[in-house]
Amino acid sequence: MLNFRDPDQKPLVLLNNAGVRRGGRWLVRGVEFSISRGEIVTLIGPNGSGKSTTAKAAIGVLKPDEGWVERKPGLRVGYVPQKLAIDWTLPLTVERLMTLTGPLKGREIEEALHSTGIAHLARAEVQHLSGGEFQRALLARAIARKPDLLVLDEPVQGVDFSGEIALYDLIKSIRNQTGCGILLISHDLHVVMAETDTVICLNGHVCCRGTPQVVSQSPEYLKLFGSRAAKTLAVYSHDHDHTHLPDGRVLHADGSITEHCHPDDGHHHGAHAEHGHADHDHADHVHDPDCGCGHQSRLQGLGNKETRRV
Ligand SMILES: Nc1ncnc2c1ncn2[C@@H]1O[C@H](COP(=O)(O)OP(=O)(O)OP(=O)(O)O)[C@@H](O)[C@H]1O
Repeated sequence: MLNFRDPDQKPLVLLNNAGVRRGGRWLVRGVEFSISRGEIVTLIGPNGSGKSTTAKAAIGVLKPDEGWVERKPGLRVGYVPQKLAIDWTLPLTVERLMTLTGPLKGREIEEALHSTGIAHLARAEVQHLSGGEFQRALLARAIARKPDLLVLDEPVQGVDFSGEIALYDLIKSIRNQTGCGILLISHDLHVVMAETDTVICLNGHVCCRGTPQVVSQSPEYLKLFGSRAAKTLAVYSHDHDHTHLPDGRVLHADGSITEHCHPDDGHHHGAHAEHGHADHDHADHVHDPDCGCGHQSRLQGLGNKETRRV
C-alpha cells in the first residue's frame, strides 16, 4: 500500500473505551480503535450491532457516555450516511445535492463529480439515478470538501455486484490520491476490501479485530457468525487490468476501450454466489485454474480451499 503514514503523526481519530448509552441500555461499549491518514478501517457486524453508532461517535455526531474520542484538531470529515432524508417527490439535481449541506464552488463540484465518474450526470435528477450512480453522487458530495477522513456507512447498498467492485475501486483510488483515512461500515460479512488494514467486528462491543485474515479465523468471529461465514469470507483483490466506465464500456490497461470485457480480463465476481446473486455472465460454471475465464484468481477466499462457484 502507499505509505501515507508518518509514525510521528497522531491518528485522525482515536476511540478509547468509548460507549454510547440510549434509552437505558448500552448500544456499544468498550470500543477502541484509531484511524490514521491513508488507513482503511472496516466495521463489520450484524444488524443492530452498533456500527453506525460507533461511526457517529467517531466523528462527533454522538457524544460517548463513557470513555473518550479524540479527533485531530480541525479534522474535516466527509460522511456518507446509511440513509438520507430526501423528499423524493421534489426535483433535485445531482449538482444541487452536492450543495444541500453547504456551499461549494463550481470547480469543486466539477472536480468531485469528475473523480467519481459522474460528471455527465451533473444535471440529472437524483431520483432517476441507478443505485451505483446514486452512491457515486453521495461519494462526490463527501469528497468535494477534501476531507481528512471519509466515513462511508454501507457505501455499496443498492448496488449490483459489478457496481460494488467499481465502487470499492473508486474508494481505493480516492484513498490513494488524497491520502485520507477511511472508515467503512459493512454488514456484508463475506466481502471486505482487500485494502482494509483493520477489520473490527462489533456486536455491542469489539468481538475481535485484525487483518481480514486474522478476523476470519478468530474464535469470536466464528462464534458470532458461524464457521460458514469464515468459509465464505472473501477479499476483493482487484488488479487493474481493466476498468468499467460509468457508461458500461470497458477501459483496458493498454488504453483501448471495448463494449465488453476480454475473456482473460481480471474479473472479481464470485463471493456473491453464496448470497444468491446471479448478475454475472459466467454464473454457469465453476472455476478451476484451467477454465480460462481469468476470474478465479482475483478473489482470495479466506480459510476456504473449496472451489468457488461464480
Ligand atoms: N437514538 C437511539 N436510541 C435508542 N436506541 C438506538 C438509537 N440509535 C440506535 N439505537 C439502537 O442501537 C442499536 C445499534 O444501532 P446501529 O444503527 O448502530 O446498528 P448497526 O450495526 O449500524 O445496524 P445496521 O446494520 O442495521 O445498520 C440498534 O439496536 C438500534 O435500534
